[in-house]
Amino acid sequence: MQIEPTSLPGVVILTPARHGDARGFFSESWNRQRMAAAGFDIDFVQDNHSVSARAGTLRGLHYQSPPHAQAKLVRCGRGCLWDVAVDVRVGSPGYGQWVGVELSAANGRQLLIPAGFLHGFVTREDDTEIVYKCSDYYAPDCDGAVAWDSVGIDWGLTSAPVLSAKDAAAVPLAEFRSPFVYEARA
Ligand SMILES: Cc1cn([C@H]2C[C@H](O)[C@@H](COP(=O)(O)OP(=O)(O)O[C@H]3O[C@H](C)C(=O)[C@H](O)[C@H]3O)O2)c(=O)[nH]c1=O
Repeated sequence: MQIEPTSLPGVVILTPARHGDARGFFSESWNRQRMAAAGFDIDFVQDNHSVSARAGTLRGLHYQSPPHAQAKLVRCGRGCLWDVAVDVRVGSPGYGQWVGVELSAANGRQLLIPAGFLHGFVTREDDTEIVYKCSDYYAPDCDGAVAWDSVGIDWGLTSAPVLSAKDAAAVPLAEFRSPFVYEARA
């Protein structure tokens, strides 16, 4: 498995090996022991799967607040998407900073996003599927959103995105009262 850092400490790109043969390929998309050996011992407890019918569908920027904050391991099962994480840990040197990565069924890349970061993506092809592991269960009372267009993210959009009503009404980052606190690593 290839591990690449990003400009946001803690947010890394994982690319599992693909074992190709005449039929196609096989890949271990997640292996807890291997992840722990690489320093990422995360107890994922829920898998999510969503399909977006149209390119230009934008979901985000979402989070779950403590005590149900979620780390996520995100990949694209079909199509292509631009996946974004935003550091919103109060006191972090990177507060408000973002990183974006193209995830696709073809490139097999995954984005590991710790708790304390907003997550969002925009699809770049019709019928794009995203699948991701979460380190805590869905907790609607802890679910929140920050406006996708309030962070300065380059989404690569050429027209208005397809949004849910929730995302269209999300609070701007400047008004967001983050529940996350930065803890400098020893
Ligand atoms: C997140 C979630 C949602 N739901 C139900 C609630 C709604 O009836 C329906 C759609 O939920 P929502 O509109 O919040 O789905 P997305 O807009 O794709 O939100 C997700 O997209 C961003 C990018 C994320 O990282 C989060 O996992 C999540 O916020 O699924 C569940 O039953 N379980 C869940 O874990």
